[in-house]
Amino acid sequence: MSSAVEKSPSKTTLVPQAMENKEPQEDYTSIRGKTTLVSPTSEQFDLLLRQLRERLDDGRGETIYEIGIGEDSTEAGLAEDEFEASVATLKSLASTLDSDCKELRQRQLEKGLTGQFLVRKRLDEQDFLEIRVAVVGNVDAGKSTLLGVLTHGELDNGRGHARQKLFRHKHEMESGRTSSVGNDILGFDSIGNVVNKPEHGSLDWVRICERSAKVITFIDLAGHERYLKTTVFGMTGHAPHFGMLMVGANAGIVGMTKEHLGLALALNVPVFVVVTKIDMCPPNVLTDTLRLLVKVLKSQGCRKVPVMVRSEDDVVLSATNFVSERLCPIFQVSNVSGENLDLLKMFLNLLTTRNNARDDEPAEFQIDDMYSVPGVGTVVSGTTLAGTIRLNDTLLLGPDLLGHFTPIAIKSIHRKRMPVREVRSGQTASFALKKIKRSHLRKGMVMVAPSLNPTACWEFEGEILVLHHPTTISSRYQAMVHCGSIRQTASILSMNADCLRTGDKALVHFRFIKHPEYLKPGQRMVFREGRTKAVGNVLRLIPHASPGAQLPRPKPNKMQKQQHISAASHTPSPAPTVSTSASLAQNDGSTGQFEMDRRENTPNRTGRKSRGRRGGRGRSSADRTSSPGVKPLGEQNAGATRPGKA
Ligand SMILES: Nc1nc2c(ncn2[C@@H]2O[C@H](COP(=O)(O)OP(=O)(O)OP(=O)(O)O)[C@@H](O)[C@H]2O)c(=O)[nH]1
Repeated sequence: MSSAVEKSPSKTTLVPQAMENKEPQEDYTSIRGKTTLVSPTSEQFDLLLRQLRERLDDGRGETIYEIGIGEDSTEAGLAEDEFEASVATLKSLASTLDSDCKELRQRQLEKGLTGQFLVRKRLDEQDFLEIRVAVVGNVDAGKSTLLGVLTHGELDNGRGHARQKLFRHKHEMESGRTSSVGNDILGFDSIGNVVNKPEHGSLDWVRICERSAKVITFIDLAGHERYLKTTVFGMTGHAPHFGMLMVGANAGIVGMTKEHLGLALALNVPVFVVVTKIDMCPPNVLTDTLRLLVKVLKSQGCRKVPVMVRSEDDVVLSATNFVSERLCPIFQVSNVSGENLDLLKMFLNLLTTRNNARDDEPAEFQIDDMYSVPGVGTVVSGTTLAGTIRLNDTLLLGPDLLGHFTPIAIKSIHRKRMPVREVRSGQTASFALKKIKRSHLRKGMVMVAPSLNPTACWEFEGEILVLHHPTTISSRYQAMVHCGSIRQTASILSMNADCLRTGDKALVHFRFIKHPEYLKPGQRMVFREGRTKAVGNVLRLIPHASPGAQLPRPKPNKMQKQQHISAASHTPSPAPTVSTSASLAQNDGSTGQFEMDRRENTPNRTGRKSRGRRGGRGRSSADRTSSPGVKPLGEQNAGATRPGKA
């Protein structure tokens, strides 16, 4: 009579997606009764064990298990002693699989007790489940404050105390506004306790990761319209699993709130809403804000099912059903009084990734930032989209400005500043790269397995829907294409309509204006200029379109000029090429320097750039770690990368 969650009344929604797509490998009919866990035979115990192992694998190390629900939900419920015996069996199953078991909720039904339990693997020190949450919302909604409160465990004073811990730039400290993409982490152990313990006001990421079975990475995005480009990049380039939309209770749905919500919807990122400042908001204003919020969420454009989360029961229900994407849990919190923050933490602890593991596929890593770290060299950070990348693997890095890919050996890997030996699909990481200058890298480049034979493309066809444009879009219109971590202006060469207005859909032939990019059909894209926005998918890559074939080319910069000169002597054709064969020959740790050697005389702008944006949070965190007394900021600056560490 115990039953897996998939046998519960809300069966379909509680099953991890990965499971839905799989053929059942075992016949579990003999363990479907609601009392199976009370006193299972040894065969039943083995089957239960196998079933639990499968579910843990599907959930990447965790699952929610329901006790006391049989095949017939009207019969659900166990007597108290049966329930206790079932819990004991579940605990023994879990510990056999090196997992912990934590009760989430118990319900008294007509026929007795039922319960839901979180079973989570005790991962080793080097491993943890990773969930990325993009934090969006209008300026002053309390985004940085909430993250400060959650990650540092100290309440705010209502005057910006908590957010001070997170700001990365002097101007952010002064203005109180976030301008860059920031990362903050919140670790949970195998029974769901928060492990973040600030020491002298700052967090030691390595210790958090070592003690965590699950780490939530918050991608803190700017709320001000001026930084919309950075916010869009955060949503596309940092591959968030979920979006946390913040709304100030007193201000309501203002400014960029709808813009950010629309962006998350367009990118198919499931959203939950956190309404802050309930401590200082008059009840009638709060009611109005919530009413409008629910209206917006239910509207034609969103089609969400809003759920007010007021109790632990609501948390479990909404977290387990959140995979459905349509559900939109709403939390009402105060960063000053701490009200309902426990519910939000519990919810975050239960979030599970929706993506199937792609660990066995050829490796693909998208670069979203790069740093120059004294004593280490160039460090790139980003997300592993597929495959498993191990120390000393050789990958192809590119495309460069000419569309070439260069072999590069992985000399060290960091996850959240922690040295590790490998990184798997879905995980973010930083790699130290040898003999390559930061100025030769850019966001949007990838590192992929040589077996993928990567090619770069200048032109592609996309299917887009115009979400907003004040007038009309026609051929030769130029705007920024965001696709993964690619961020480059593209021009419309042609389309299957004369012009496009808000709400129109079209097949569009795009061309990048500066250099070719690594794209894949099916990728989600945003085409944007200011608030003008279209979203869609990359449908088809148009191969062999050569640089400058059809449009006036912008004046090349110094580096491009140099590449063209060297390309003339090295490359027979102007079409994008892949230097795969050459690259593989370089599997000797020389990290593919030949491409870079051509540009050896390129002035090194590294120092200047690394003091720019986030990278530009002054120095990268590794720089900081190397200066005593200055603490590292921002995730990937994992810069933490130090020689000899990994
Ligand atoms: N009373 C009260 N004040 C809050 C609460 N949350 C945030 N604040 C205050 O609201 C102000 C703005 O908060 P921020 O965290 O900077 O807002 P933000 O959304 O990160 O703003 P940007 O970074 O510019 O996008 C600060 O002064 C906070 O102290 C809350 O729950 N209650």
